[in-house]
Amino acid sequence: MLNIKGRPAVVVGGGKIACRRTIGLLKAGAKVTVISPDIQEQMNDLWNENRVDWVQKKFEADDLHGAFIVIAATNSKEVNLSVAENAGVNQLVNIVDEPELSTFHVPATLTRGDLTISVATGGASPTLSRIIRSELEEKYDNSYVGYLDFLATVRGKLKQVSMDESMKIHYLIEITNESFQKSEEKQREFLEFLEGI
Ligand SMILES: C[C@@]1(CC(=O)O)C2=NC(=C\c3[nH]c(c(CCC(=O)O)c3CC(=O)O)Cc3[nH]c(c(CC(=O)O)c3CCC(=O)O)/C=C3\N/C(=C\2)[C@@H](CCC(=O)O)[C@]3(C)CC(=O)O)/[C@H]1CCC(=O)O
Ligand SMILES: NC(=O)c1ccc[n+]([C@@H]2O[C@H](COP(=O)([O-])OP(=O)(O)OC[C@H]3O[C@@H](n4cnc5c(N)ncnc54)[C@H](O)[C@@H]3O)[C@@H](O)[C@H]2O)c1
Repeated sequence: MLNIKGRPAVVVGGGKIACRRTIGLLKAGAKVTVISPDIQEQMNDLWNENRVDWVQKKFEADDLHGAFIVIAATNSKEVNLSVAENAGVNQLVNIVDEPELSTFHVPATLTRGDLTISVATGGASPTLSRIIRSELEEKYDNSYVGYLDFLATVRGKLKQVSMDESMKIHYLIEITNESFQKSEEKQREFLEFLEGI
């Protein structure tokens, strides 16, 4: 997983797919500039909220200057191809209609706090990726946000206490047991137990 916090990203196109990519980039903390003669409603909201910059124009090669990540998401194959051709060798590029020209791909992703689950099919069926992601959404429900906090807290404390390494591993495995996953009470009891060590 890349850390793109604060990194500049250029999204070419202002339609539905450009907006989906932009939201993903914003969640990851990138600074997004959109290049497009027009933008759809949701993108317009992001622009009004100052969450993205929008340069209202058709794509030109210079627009990619300084970008760490480049997304080509227009409805024109020629324009998307031109974005791919003009990207530098050190820029990460995603061309939404030409996987072969992309240097990275975007999976269907589910996040629950610190938990990230991504599904990809190597381009065979993005629809299957979406369906599997939806199935996982039910199994890994919102209770995992708190559960991940619990796991991180315990791991942080175990790193600090002086205890036999094999015992630490034992506890790290123990807390991933299903009985802990859904029981906040068990999580609390375990934290109390740790405080007493
Ligand atoms: C998972 C997801 C993430 C996201 O995009 O955010 C995603 N596509 C999604 C949906 C989706 N995409 C398409 C349909 C219509 C049905 C169909 O065509 O099958 C649907 C279904 C729908 O919308 O429900 C059309 C489509 N997609 C690609 C092409 C070009 C090609 O295949 O050549 C075309 C034809 C375009 C055209 O006709 O011009 C290519 C890619 N799509 C990828 C990702 C990458 C491979 C991921 C993988 O291997 O699974 C890759 C390679 C792009 C990349 O490089 O990143 C997202 C689900 C999000 C979610 O709900 O979570
Ligand atoms: N990867 C995927 O998951 C996926 C899924 C569906 C579709 N697609 C592909 O994505 C493309 C875009 O889909 P969409 O639904 O977002 O289309 P859309 O029609 O909603 O949006 C296209 C955008 O591109 C902009 N544009 C056109 N010419 C431009 C130029 N010269 N410079 C800058 N911007 C320009 C338009 O102004 C518009 O904002 C589709 O054509 C399709 O090939 C990919």
